[in-house]
Amino acid sequence: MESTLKEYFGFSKFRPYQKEIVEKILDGKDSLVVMATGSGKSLCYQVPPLIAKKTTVVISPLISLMQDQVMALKQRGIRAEYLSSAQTNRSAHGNAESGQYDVLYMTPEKACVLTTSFWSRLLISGICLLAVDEAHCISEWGHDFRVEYKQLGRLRDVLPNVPFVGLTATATEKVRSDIISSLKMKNPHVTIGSFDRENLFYGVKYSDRSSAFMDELVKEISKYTNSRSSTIVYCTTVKDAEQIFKSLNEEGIEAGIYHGQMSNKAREESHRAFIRDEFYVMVATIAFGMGIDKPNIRHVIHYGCPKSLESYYQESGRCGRDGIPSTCWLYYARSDFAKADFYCSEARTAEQRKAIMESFMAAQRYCMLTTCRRKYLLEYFGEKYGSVNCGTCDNCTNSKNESDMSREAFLLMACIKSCGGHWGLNLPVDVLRGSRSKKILDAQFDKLPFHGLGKEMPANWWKALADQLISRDYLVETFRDMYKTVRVGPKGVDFLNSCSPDHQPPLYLPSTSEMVGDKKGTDVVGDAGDGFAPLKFEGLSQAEAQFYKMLVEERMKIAKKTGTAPYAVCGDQTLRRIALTRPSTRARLANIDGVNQHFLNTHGDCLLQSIQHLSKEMNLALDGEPNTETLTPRKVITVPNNKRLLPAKFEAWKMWQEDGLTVHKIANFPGRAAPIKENTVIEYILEAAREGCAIDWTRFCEEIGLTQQIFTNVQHVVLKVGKEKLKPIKTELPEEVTYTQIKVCLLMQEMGTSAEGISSGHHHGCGVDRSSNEVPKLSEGSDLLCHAVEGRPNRESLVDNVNGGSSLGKSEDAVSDLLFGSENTEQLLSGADGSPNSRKRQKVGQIAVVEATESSILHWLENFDDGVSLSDLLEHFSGSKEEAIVDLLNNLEGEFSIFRKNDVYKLM
Ligand SMILES: Nc1ncnc2c1ncn2[C@@H]1O[C@H](COP(=O)(O)OP(=O)(O)OP(=O)(O)O)[C@@H](O)[C@H]1O
Repeated sequence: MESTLKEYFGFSKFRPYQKEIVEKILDGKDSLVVMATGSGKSLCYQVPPLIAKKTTVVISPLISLMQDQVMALKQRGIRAEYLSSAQTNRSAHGNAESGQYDVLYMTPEKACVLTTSFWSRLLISGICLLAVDEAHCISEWGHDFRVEYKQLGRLRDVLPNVPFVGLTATATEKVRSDIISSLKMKNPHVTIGSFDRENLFYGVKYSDRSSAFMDELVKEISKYTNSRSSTIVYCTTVKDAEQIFKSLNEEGIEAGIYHGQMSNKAREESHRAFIRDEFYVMVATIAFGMGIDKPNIRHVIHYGCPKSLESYYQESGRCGRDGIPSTCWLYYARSDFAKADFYCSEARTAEQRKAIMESFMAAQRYCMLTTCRRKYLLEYFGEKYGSVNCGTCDNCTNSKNESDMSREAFLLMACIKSCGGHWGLNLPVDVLRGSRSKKILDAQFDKLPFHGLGKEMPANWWKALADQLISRDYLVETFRDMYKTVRVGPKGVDFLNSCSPDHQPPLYLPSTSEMVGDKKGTDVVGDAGDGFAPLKFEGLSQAEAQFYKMLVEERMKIAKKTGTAPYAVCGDQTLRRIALTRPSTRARLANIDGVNQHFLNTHGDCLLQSIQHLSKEMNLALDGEPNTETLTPRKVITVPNNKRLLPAKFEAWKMWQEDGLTVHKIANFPGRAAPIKENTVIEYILEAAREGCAIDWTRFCEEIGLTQQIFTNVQHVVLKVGKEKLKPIKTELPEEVTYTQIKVCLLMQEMGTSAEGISSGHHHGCGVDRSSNEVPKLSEGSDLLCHAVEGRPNRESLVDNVNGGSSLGKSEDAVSDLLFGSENTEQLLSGADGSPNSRKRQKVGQIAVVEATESSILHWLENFDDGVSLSDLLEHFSGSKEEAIVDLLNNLEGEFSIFRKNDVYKLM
């Protein structure tokens, strides 16, 4: 089995459950396979025919999907074909019944109309399996019910003794038993894998659907397309799809569009071009749902709340099927929630309507969630998720911004209670906002003491608060037919009982993006996983990343020549392995996971030549030995129970601490749109340390040239001049001691980190030339210390390479001044972002000269709703050079803190 796997698929190991399922099939047992998207279900029915030397018939719902799978299998040397009205190969039917295909695809419609004689002949030629892919379509309880799937049970009678396997990525218990009974399975072997897609990052943002939002969305997508990351934007309506498509086109971004109102031909062409990387973004309605088999989709964006959590899981599951970290963002508007009627119109019975409504509500709750999204998704599908923090969704990685909302919660709940608790949310919110509508006047709700008390907040703000209270069981939502009513639940009653009009016990709740956006009156547009883009190149040096890009080009050439999709030639993960190892011989190439026999025979020599040529050109050695760690796809990120770090900061920390990259490498990482300053990277890492992320201090100190000697010296100086300001400390120390080193010392001291593991200073640092590891005791001092304390550094006594191998020292002072100035160190240590005091002013004559820092710029921009031009910025921050300001602006833009439109900078 393993050699078949390697020969045809190039993989050296089966993934969990695969081997066992294949064995059961070969034993002739019926099977039900419920495993996550991208977990490798297809392989379970593709391997048996290669071993049994008989045909597997695969029932698949869409022609496009079958065509793609056949294309990919052919690239692996597997004899595959499909039967459908779209088949142009006239001999396909005859070849199929005479058993000339290993894998034969067909739609359920086709399977039901094929004659008994076709099946009888195939039985004689040899059929080892009938596989029903996307088997949830069999069940009326499934979210994609297809009547034709229901007929498949009839094939049992014509194919006695042939094992059946049903495969799906989503199936509740009810759907599972429906599949088993509809396919008349006998005592099937059932496999239920985890639904967790570890390599996917989940995030949600509120969208106000404004043109500014659209601009930002387009900008975000253009970043993805620039890095050639395939992206799908799912829209809930054709109109939205067309609008986004138009906006992308206006910005010169080549995109495809796919929806039900297009002709079949136009859809096929769009699909074909997307999977062939002729463009990198596809704007689609859910008509593009199951029919896409491209494994290297890096981003799935949902523009609008999906109709069910099941379909969200399916559609977002198209992302990162090759195991490489990828992102799934959902942008919802409150108006999306009003589509219940529309979705329910598909229902034929009251029960179906209830089921549709429930799964739509689950999707809505997903949008409003302030806790771990992965946990919610998994538990919805009945899987227990042990942790409360996955570290790979926006709620687990972003700062929560919790605040005491006891007064607002009191007003809302008391108002709902006073209105009788049998209305939806609109009415009590209107009462709070002081509406004098007929309904309110008729019911005399304008006489309630709460009438008008909440008018300073927009209606959506109150609704978002209500959602929070519902998710925490203070309020209870009930359905009657299609109408939702909201009442105060027992927990809410307890809360109200503990309140008086003047006093409410604290109730801390996080502000959702919708609440923040409404409060500020600004658009809140998603920081769409910016920090994750570089992960594609994780573990690759700059040169290797470049090499990888060149291999992508080579693959494209091969794909074009062969008339196939690049991913079918070979996967991104395999290319990455080739970029890391640069094999020089066929044997070495064959050893790489993902390289199969057919690929080796057809493209091996040509690729080896390219590898040799490119390696020479880039001065990279052939036959490298990567460590296994860099070859294994990983989770998106792992977060130490941390909720407050911004993604960019967390990412910097992760690259340094977990991936072992140097500050210099992180600052100049090839996946980044533009390099960032090394000092910014250091700042990020230190902030992560403050937030509780582990830091290898020994390595960190080594990198910034901080020796035990300097550490001790700083301690001494702090005793003398205090630690309130950095400048006096710096003045007391030799010139070569940098602000960064001082800052790190202070932070380590503050955190109670010992200096024991730090280098004693033979190679780095500015201590006297101590040859032992001895750490000077406080009372002992040193030459340097004496000079330092007296403010007379003896520069001759310093070792030459003060900054060691680090390039940090080069423009340290200029940058340090910018970063630290004469700020109060307490502020620095507590991360002074955004605080008004972090703006530095120097008095020059009578004029206050303001220097630019990231926080001072952000703070200043807060005053201008309409934004500020670059010349205004230059004038205001006259204490800084133009390049420095532009640099800071670029950084802030890169972090999505600000954005620029028509040369005006605005706060995000
Ligand atoms: N044993 C394996 N080793 C390495 N990669 C594998 C293995 N099995 C499958 N894969 C790869 O995993 C990716 C997803 O596999 P596959 O298409 O079979 O998933 P799936 O479970 O059928 O997903 P979906 O529900 O989306 O159809 C493919 O790129 C495939 O080549």
